[in-house]
Amino acid sequence: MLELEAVSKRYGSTIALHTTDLSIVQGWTTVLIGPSGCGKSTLLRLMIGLIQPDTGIIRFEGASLTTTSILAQRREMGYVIQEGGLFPHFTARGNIVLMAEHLGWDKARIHRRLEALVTLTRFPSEALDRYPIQLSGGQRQRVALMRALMLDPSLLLLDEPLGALDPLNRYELQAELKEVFRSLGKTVVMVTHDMGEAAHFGDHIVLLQEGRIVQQGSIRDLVENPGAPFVERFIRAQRSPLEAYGRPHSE
Ligand SMILES: Nc1ncnc2c1ncn2[C@@H]1O[C@H](COP(=O)(O)OP(=O)(O)OP(=O)(O)O)[C@@H](O)[C@H]1O
Repeated sequence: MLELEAVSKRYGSTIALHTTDLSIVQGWTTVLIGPSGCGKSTLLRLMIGLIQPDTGIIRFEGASLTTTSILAQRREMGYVIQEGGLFPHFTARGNIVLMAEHLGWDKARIHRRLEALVTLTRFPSEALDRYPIQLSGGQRQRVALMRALMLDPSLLLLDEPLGALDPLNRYELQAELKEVFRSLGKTVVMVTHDMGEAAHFGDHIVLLQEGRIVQQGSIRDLVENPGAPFVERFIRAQRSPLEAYGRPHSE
């Protein structure tokens, strides 16, 4: 569905992404994970054409992303940026329907789509006329997701979509979102720095370090056959509250 071939990106003297090949498989959720600054967001921004690679080629459904084709191709991609990125001066409804209105959808079609999304994401419809600041963090994330899904894109790109949530809300939304992806059969690329979240969502996990892919595969591959000491260290660097209680994780 999405192919990166020998793609690299630098900002001045900083190499954000070394020469990288990556395939995003249709219908799978691929998780990009790694420490802060390892190039996850850069990779996602390259995929949606917000930034251009210095070298290499990116193909979406067989056609390369170019500055002339990107606007049409982007309509097939839904994007949620870190912290949701909602427009503060538009209501929840205004944020969600913006692109559909811009493309000239008629009112009935917009209404039908909005109803379907509200049901899908379990968003309280009475909150649609509130501004982002009047919504909880979890509701804002649902609005950002509805906006990304509005045009029914074939690919969803999510940059830490649950990063700003408290643990309980995050836990609940993780379960709901996974069900949404499963029921829609979407191809998803998600950035996180949380290994538990990566394991929850990822059919395929891509672990990055300093602008390079260190290892990719299922969570089982990464746990059972770590390809480098960093992989093992990264997987183990998750603290369970039970640890301080003197119990092993598995109890
Ligand atoms: N617009 C920019 N100008 C200069 N340097 C940048 C820019 N965007 C990213 N970088 C640098 O490129 C590297 C990769 O950044 P990127 O945002 O892709 O990392 P990340 O893995 O998404 O980090 P985080 O988890 O903290 O969001 C970092 O060293 C960052 O400082």
